[in-house]
Amino acid sequence: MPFPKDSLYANPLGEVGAFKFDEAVVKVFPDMIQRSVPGYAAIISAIGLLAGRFARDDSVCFDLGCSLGAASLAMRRQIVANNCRVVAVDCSEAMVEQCRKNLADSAVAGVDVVCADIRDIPIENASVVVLNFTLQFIPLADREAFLAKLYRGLLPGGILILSEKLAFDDPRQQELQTEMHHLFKKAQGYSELEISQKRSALENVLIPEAFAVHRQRLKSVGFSSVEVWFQYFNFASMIALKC
Ligand SMILES: Nc1ncnc2c1ncn2[C@@H]1O[C@H](C[S@+](CC[C@H]([NH3+])C(=O)[O-])CC(=O)[O-])[C@@H](O)[C@H]1O
Ligand SMILES: O=C(O)C(=O)Cc1ccccc1
Repeated sequence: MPFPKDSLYANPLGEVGAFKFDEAVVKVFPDMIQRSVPGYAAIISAIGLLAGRFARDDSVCFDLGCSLGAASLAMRRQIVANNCRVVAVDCSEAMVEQCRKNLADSAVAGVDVVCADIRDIPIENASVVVLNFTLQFIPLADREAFLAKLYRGLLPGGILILSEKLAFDDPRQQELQTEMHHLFKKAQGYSELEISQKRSALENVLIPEAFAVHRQRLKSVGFSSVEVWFQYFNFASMIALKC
């Protein structure tokens, strides 16, 4: 059965409320993320391949802000290490409930789904940590302390895969990349009204930063190497390595 189509912003809303990961979003989320994030499917596949390469015996792979568990499933399918758990965490009860159902339906074993704020959970004994479009929803003031905790929880030789919507310092680049993202959404079937109402809903909720800011902060919490491995307009995925 195809996924239900996202039409949450198709009709004029008197007032556009702040974006929330509630039941209504959960129902259409696979369609919404696929048609809104350029390169999403390619990133999910690559997360699986990277987990296959980096997951270690007797360690944990974390999928933080897991939504419906797409990255956890991709990892689980590629991990060959022994006694390696995947722990998927999200603070939206609606997401977690549907994520558990999806995993049960997929008959993939070995993923623990936890409903919690990723700022509050212990991160320990990790060989792989995935933040696939999640850090952008964490308040700016909390990002450094959270990443420092994440770094401490990674084993030597561990990897962080960080995917984010990016901002650009150069206003011309910012304008162009935003316009290209909107053209991408139009080509995916979203109307101007849908695009503009969703943009309002995401204001002050999804806060993008420039790659230079991400790199600097990742280095300052301890990562020895930070690179972009994928970018499609203003959406990028980075690899940060711990020595
Ligand atoms: N503090 C928090 N603690 C836990 N979860 C959080 C927090 N803040 C936001 N979330 C959760 O982070 C997820 C972000 S979506 C991730 C896609 C997924 N990674 C995917 O690969 O499909 C990205 C997007 O929709 O743009 C939502 O499920 C939030 O509930
Ligand atoms: O839709 C957008 O404009 C985005 O920036 C991506 C997105 C995708 C799914 C939920 C929230 C944001």
